[in-house]
Amino acid sequence: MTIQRICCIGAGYVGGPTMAVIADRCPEIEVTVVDINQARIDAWNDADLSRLPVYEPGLDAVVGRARGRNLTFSTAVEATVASADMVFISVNTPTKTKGLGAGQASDLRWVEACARTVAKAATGHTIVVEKSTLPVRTAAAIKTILEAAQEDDQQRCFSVLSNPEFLAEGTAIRDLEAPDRVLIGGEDAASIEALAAVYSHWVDEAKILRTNLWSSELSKLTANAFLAQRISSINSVAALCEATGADVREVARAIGTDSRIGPKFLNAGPGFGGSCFQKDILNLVYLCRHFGLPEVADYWESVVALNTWQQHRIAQLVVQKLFGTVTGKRLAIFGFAFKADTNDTREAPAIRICGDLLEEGAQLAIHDPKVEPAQMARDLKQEAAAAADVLSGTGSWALAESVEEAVSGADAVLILTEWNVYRNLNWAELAGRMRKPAWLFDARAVADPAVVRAAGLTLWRVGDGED
Ligand SMILES: NC(=O)C1=CN([C@@H]2O[C@H](COP(=O)(O)OP(=O)(O)OC[C@H]3O[C@@H](n4cnc5c(N)ncnc54)[C@H](O)[C@@H]3O)[C@@H](O)[C@H]2O)C=CC1
Ligand SMILES: O=C(O)[C@H]1O[C@H](OP(=O)(O)OP(=O)(O)OC[C@H]2O[C@@H](n3ccc(=O)[nH]c3=O)[C@H](O)[C@@H]2O)[C@H](O)[C@@H](O)[C@@H]1O
Repeated sequence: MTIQRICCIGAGYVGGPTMAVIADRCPEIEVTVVDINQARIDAWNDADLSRLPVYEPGLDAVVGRARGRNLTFSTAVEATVASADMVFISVNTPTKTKGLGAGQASDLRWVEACARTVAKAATGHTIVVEKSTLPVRTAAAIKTILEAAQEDDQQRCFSVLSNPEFLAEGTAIRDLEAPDRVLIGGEDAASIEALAAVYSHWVDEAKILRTNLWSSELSKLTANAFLAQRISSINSVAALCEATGADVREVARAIGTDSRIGPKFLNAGPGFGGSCFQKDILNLVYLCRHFGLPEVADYWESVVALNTWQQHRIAQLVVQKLFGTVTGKRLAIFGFAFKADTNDTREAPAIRICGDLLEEGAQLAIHDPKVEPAQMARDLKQEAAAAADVLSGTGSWALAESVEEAVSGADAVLILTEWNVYRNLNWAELAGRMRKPAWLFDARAVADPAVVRAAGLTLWRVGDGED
């Protein structure tokens, strides 16, 4: 079975880059990415490649090569499904906000809508691939919907595969072009091999893992849970370092050189953000409770609890160090995205930390190289202030176009995202614009402590007991 036409439902952070790389590497396969969001599709079709809806280093070049050749972005969902022999489902699966499982379970309404669209529109044999991150056993629900359609029309048949995505934002293209592994779960060997043949255009055979459906679905949740758990673990140690005089970077190096532990993902910081870690762990927690494993659920839930605590802890220590009040004080926030090299702010630590500081009455001047102010307003649930009303005691925020503008008159700077531009700032010059005594709270430990101190700033660095 050779795949000739791929349809991907969902032109988001995963669907767009993933399909762009498949199209780039497999010029003989027609790849069409469809979405119900017209504005998003228009942005993917923008002649100006700097205006694609997702910012990822290298994405513009990949899209530039494939678009108009064998890569298409469209809102014609049903027509594209009808002509495809493989349909990826890459739609959003956020945490449910109400009803059964609210706050933990995944909201599967968009995935189910896709299954029903495929059931209605597909022709011939169609391989349906779960690309979204899903609770284990979702494939059973998708199969049930598709089988009902098959009974109505015997000309059609379906196979369901699980092919979770492991890319990280900011390095999506690198991760897609040279993945650690590609995971394919399924029951039908021919369909598994058809998808494996797509990836084998550029991925070594040894890196293409085949499992059963449920192992594949569960591996994705488990991978994210393990990664997030490492961050909560190192952040818990960071707090202990601050209390004892140890330095978390030294501890991370010391433990990371043990080959069983490994050096990656041991950076202490303001806690993990991003659209998936929290959502996927809460989903795992929900599943554990559902399957009667409350102790396992509690274990994983503590990873999220530690993360939330770390964010509140940082906001609180800023208040404490600034003489117990930040009301009316100007604070410069460097970085709003959940990590560097992305414009994504979903679950960004900055949201909770800025929220706490606004609650305390601070006047925030927020700088970020990529995040739009309209996004900040949505995240902070508050419009930017035209002019700071210092005496009202109510917190407000404003966008700063430059780091210089952000620090002018500020009592403190908080570095919340590890953007490269914050690594080698002229702290002597910046300190000169601040009100004294002035502080730097470096939650990402990117600034050079010696330079910061020489500039006359008092420094707090995450996990640094010496400061
Ligand atoms: N963002 C990331 O870095 C990663 C995300 N994932 C998973 O991939 C999935 C997708 O995530 P993102 O791409 O970030 O989401 P996203 O929210 O950026 O994109 C999803 C897209 O699906 C579209 N959509 C929803 N229902 C539709 C329907 N019925 N028909 C057509 N289009 C529809 C939406 O309009 C939206 O554009 C999620 O399950 C997520 O957990 C997995 C790995 C990495
Ligand atoms: O399922 C997903 O959505 C993806 O989630 C993460 O990718 P992503 O959230 O894009 O970014 P990460 O690099 O994992 O960073 C997540 C958060 O952890 C933080 N982090 C990461 C590493 C570290 O050592 N310390 C740390 O605080 C980052 O700053 C960021 O806020 C995983 O790394 C991907 O494998 C997975 O596919």
